[in-house]
Amino acid sequence: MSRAEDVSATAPDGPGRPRLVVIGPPGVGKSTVAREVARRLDLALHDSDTIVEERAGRSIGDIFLEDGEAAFRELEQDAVRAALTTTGSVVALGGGAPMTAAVAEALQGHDVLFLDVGIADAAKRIGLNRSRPLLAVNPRATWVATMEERRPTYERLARWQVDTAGRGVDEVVAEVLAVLGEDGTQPHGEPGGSRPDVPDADRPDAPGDQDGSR
Ligand SMILES: Nc1ncnc2c1ncn2[C@@H]1O[C@H](COP(=O)(O)OP(=O)(O)OP(=O)(O)O)[C@@H](O)[C@H]1O
Ligand SMILES: O=C(O)C1=C[C@@H](O)[C@@H](O)[C@H](O)C1
Ligand SMILES: [Mg+2]
Repeated sequence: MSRAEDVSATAPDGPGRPRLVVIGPPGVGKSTVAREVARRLDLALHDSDTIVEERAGRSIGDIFLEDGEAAFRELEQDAVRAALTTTGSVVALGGGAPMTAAVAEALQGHDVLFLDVGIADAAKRIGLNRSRPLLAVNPRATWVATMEERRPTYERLARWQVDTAGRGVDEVVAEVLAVLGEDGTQPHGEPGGSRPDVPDADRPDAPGDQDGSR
């Protein structure tokens, strides 16, 4: 099993710093892109949805159905915290994870990348008919409304933003490797880097943004 496939249900405790944390809406490709970036860089992969399912021994759909969303968000928060204690890994978060205030707070100072997409591409990718509990009713309108509500949070937490609309996985992965400086160039947004993707003042760890009011 390659390291990228080694999704741990029990991430080690202790302070850590993942190499990259990927956030974004359902179907944008967080899990797919994170897995491929981890494979290409030979890094461990942690996906909060997978951690929740492995720890609970149930699918996310079943957890929503049997225990409700609030219970899922508690499990998700624990899973994200565990994943964020790992060092040098690639972490993919569930689409709604950053909307939990404690998760947003925990993401402060981490290297967070927002994968962006519109409804047209998202619908094609996920079909909007798979078992996603939050998209069970009126999936297209729900996806659009949810994205509208979440976008400001995704943007505020992200150091980098990569638009995936009209682009295949390979192209998206290439841009992600570029922002990390893994294509032989400077990492984007680093001191001395050439292309800051998010202005310093908007960075989640920027001075004056320490009150956690998200
Ligand atoms: N850039 C892309 N172009 C086309 N298809 C893609 C792209 N990225 C991912 N996909 C496909 O879209 C589907 C959804 O991807 P994935 O499960 O990685 O999304 P996700 O953001 O992790 O979703 P969720 O929030 O439900 O976990 C998969 O079938 C994947 O192969
Ligand atoms: O957007 C969301 O709120 C969710 C996205 C998925 O990744 C899962 O975490 C779950 O289905 C909830
Ligand atoms: Mg996923």
